[in-house]
Amino acid sequence: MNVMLSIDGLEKSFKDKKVLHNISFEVRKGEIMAILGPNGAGKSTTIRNIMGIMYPDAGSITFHNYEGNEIPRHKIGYLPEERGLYKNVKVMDILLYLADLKDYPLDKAKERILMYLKKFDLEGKEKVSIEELSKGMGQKVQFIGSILHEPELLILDEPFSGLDPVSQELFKEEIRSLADQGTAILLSSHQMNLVEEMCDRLFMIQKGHKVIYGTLDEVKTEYANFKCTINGRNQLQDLEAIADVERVEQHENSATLYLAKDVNPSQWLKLLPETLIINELKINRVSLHEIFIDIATGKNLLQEAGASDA
Ligand SMILES: Nc1ncnc2c1ncn2[C@@H]1O[C@H](COP(=O)(O)OP(=O)(O)OP(=O)(O)O)[C@@H](O)[C@H]1O
Repeated sequence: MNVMLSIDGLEKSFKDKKVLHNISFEVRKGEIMAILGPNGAGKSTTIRNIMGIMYPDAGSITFHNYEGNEIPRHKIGYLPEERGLYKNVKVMDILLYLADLKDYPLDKAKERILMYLKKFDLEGKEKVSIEELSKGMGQKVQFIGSILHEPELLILDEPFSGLDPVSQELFKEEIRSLADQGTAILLSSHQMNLVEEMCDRLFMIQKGHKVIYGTLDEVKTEYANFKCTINGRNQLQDLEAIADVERVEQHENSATLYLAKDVNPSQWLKLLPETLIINELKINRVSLHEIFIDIATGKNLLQEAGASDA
């Protein structure tokens, strides 16, 4: 375990409104760590404190062994939530400018820019000005700007918003490959399916408080109960009467049975009545999306738990 970024006891208020309460987590070399939470939870505020755009009221931010203003920010890549590059500048010029800001050698930067433009289907666009690009193309250029100087830590605030599925896939592959090469990645996203596919660990924040922190497997084992989907025309009351069924969602000829925590699926399957009509049956854990909605809508009592401390 090689910790690259460590956040410890972060507190932040705007006027008299406290928006971050004792936030602590770390990001390790070669991992994708997701920071998740409903709108207004405090994700961007956390990220802006890490980037030195604002300063915490209490707590520490350590990158390698550097703290606060000592942090060598040229070793960090950052894609902010608010998009936008200078409009009337050519793609190559803006990217070289960003590389220069990070003290990255310009000849090497130029090579990497051309390589990335090709990779992101923007080959030949180096002389086009930013204002002539579509929104998605602009976002690709901004993403290239955040990774071009080979940062050790990459912070991506909502990188997938506004991208079509093909571009999402390109970003996803690139982010995974950067992590495989050792980059530490902190990713904020509302697209739970993508987070579930990509991240190694996650930190979930709600109203400025930690609600979950752990590896994806730990979070699923701890919070994602099993659900059983049955294809077959059955009576709702028969399904609801099955042991350990907490809730049933029925649609025409299929039903999803949400099971109680700690149910052992192999034992539970033996309890199914013989009269049940089953054309198809599958058992999965509920998705990260469902866990997120439970927490965000307050159905879940995890707030008190503080979850695992991976
Ligand atoms: N500059 C600011 N001045 C006052 N309040 C702010 C400021 N920036 C953020 N806030 C408040 O802090 C809280 C957290 O906001 P933040 O932008 O960190 O949330 P978020 O989790 O990134 O949300 P979203 O998913 O909507 O981007 C919100 O209540 C927001 O109104």
